[in-house]
Amino acid sequence: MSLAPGMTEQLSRARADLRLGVPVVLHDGTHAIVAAAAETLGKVRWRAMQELGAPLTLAVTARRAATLKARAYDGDLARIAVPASADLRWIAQVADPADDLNAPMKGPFQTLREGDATLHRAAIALLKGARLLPAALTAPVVGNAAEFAGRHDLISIPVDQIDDSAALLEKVVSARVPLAAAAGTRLHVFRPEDGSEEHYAIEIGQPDRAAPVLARLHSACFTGDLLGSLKCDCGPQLRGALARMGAEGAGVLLYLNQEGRGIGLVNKMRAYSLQDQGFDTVEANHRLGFEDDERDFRIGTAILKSMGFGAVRLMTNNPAKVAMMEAQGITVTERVPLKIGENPHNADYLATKAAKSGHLL
Ligand SMILES: Nc1nc2c(ncn2[C@@H]2O[C@H](COP(=O)(O)OP(=O)(O)OP(=O)(O)O)[C@@H](O)[C@H]2O)c(=O)[nH]1
Ligand SMILES: [Zn+2]
Repeated sequence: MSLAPGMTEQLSRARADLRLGVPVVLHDGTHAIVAAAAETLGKVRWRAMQELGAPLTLAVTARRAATLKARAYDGDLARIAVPASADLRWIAQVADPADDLNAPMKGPFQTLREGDATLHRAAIALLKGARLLPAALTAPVVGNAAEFAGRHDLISIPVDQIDDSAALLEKVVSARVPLAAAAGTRLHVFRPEDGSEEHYAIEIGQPDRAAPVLARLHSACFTGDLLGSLKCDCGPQLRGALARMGAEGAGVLLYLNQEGRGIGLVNKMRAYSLQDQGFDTVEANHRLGFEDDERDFRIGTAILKSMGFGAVRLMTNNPAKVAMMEAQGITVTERVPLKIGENPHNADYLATKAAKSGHLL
């Protein structure tokens, strides 16, 4: 028995530290790096990183590297050597595409070829999990990593012990919430053990667990769901799905807090700002350093299974969602199209989703 945090808890702490602007140490038994989020890096930590006297690198994803015309020798990421002349503004401009069009002449960049990028890859994964821009300022730790982390009071993560299994979810509470769409509705709240955001299951009527349930995996969209934004179709899809379940008398809608296809609201707004500059929804994600879809669909299937559902009639226009559900062991007996909410403001968005992300029109 131990009161000490386990690996999942340590990772959650590391994400919180990165959001605060505090660096973390990542090690694999042989090598170690200290990594800070480019986005939250302040003057004091920037100086302290420089004073380590080790060569600094800015690790970015291959997506961001492509925009920067930097060679990604590590496949999915690039380790950009930070030049001696770099300042905090340089770091911000490489990490954040906000100014790409105003200041197109960045670089040329020297990226590292030698050595292993496993620790940098772990840093990028932590940043994505923290919903920060995926760009990490790193320095190698010379000497004993545990001693270094202890001296600076930093969280130290053994990356070879990170496993990629989905976070376990615990049902915290259920209660009756009569909806306009269906009076007989219960809301269940699920809490991931990794300290990330809670997710909700909205159970309409009393669906038969032995038959395929009418289901929707809805990804949070603050702008569409709450504000009635016309830039997407999320609000009408949410209300349309609940209305259909209400009309059929049974269904389950999972409201998954994976805002902005898993990049978080701040990054989604960065993507919107790039869309204001003329980039489409997919290009905007890539310029920021993200894939077009960063959601983890294992969350949705885990919740369905824990509620006793094994088969669904899935309301979606996205065939990739169907494939992912099947891959996670939920049978999709039918894809129920959810074509609702098209307007002049989102026509291009929906066309891009059809052309680039395989959505069915
Ligand atoms: N990153 C990013 N996310 C967006 C954008 N517009 C909407 N979203 C998010 O996209 C998610 C909805 O995903 P969609 O791609 O519209 O649809 P889907 O869930 O893949 O497919 P359907 O089941 O057919 O709705 C929500 O989390 C929204 O917040 C955008 O321009 N950029
Ligand atoms: Zn939306």
